[in-house]
Amino acid sequence: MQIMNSPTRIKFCGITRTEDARFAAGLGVDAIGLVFTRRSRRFVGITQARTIRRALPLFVSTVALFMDDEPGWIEEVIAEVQPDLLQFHGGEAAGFAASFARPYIKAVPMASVTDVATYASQHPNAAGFLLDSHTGGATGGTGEAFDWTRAPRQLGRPVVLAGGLDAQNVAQAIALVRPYAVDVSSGIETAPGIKSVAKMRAFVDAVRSVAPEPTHPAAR
Ligand SMILES: O=C(O)c1ccccc1N[C@@H]1O[C@H](COP(=O)(O)O)[C@@H](O)[C@H]1O
Repeated sequence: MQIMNSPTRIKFCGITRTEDARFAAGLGVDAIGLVFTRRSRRFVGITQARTIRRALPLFVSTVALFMDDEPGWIEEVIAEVQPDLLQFHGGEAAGFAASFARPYIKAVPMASVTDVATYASQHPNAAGFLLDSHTGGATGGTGEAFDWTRAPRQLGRPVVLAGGLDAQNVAQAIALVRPYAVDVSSGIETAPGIKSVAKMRAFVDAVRSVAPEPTHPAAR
């Protein structure tokens, strides 16, 4: 008997509109990301973030994204928005990231990190690692992909694949990397922070077109 792994989870990042959050939830997306770093073109303030969060049904997670932000701001967002998970996208040290007593995922800048396992060992409390391109000093959410052959297949903790994914390339990326989840922002947009219904649907369809990898019971 073949045991199948779970299907690839999906996170839509950079949600700024309630209608996009609702549509994503209706597609069965597992998590949405709200960007709280003010340098981003997808920044959402607390009031809008709370409205979006309240519009989500049970079991759809909210991820709060920060990039080298002040601890006071992070604490305010946690208190006011109550995100399920934090995402640290900058050079945050392990002690800093863990100090907020919330599970967090750490972005790995694949443009500069050559050894993902060593990078991961420096964040022993991270719940998972999000591999992103981080090219040319840009803030993230740039729509640029990195060389997926550099992604580890086994890290001991969940790998979230990000960076330049869209409906056209995500199936190939999943087949190669077999990540726990995929994360997309630009690839489902018509403009920064404005998601497209057609692109969101096409992305989810493309992810679901990839059959989960069969696993031998002894390998579980
Ligand atoms: O989305 C942003 O504006 C953003 C700002 C600062 C740091 C990270 C950001 N987004 C993250 O970048 C990845 C890749 O985005 P894309 O699909 O290539 O546009 C995305 O998963 C977000 O988590």
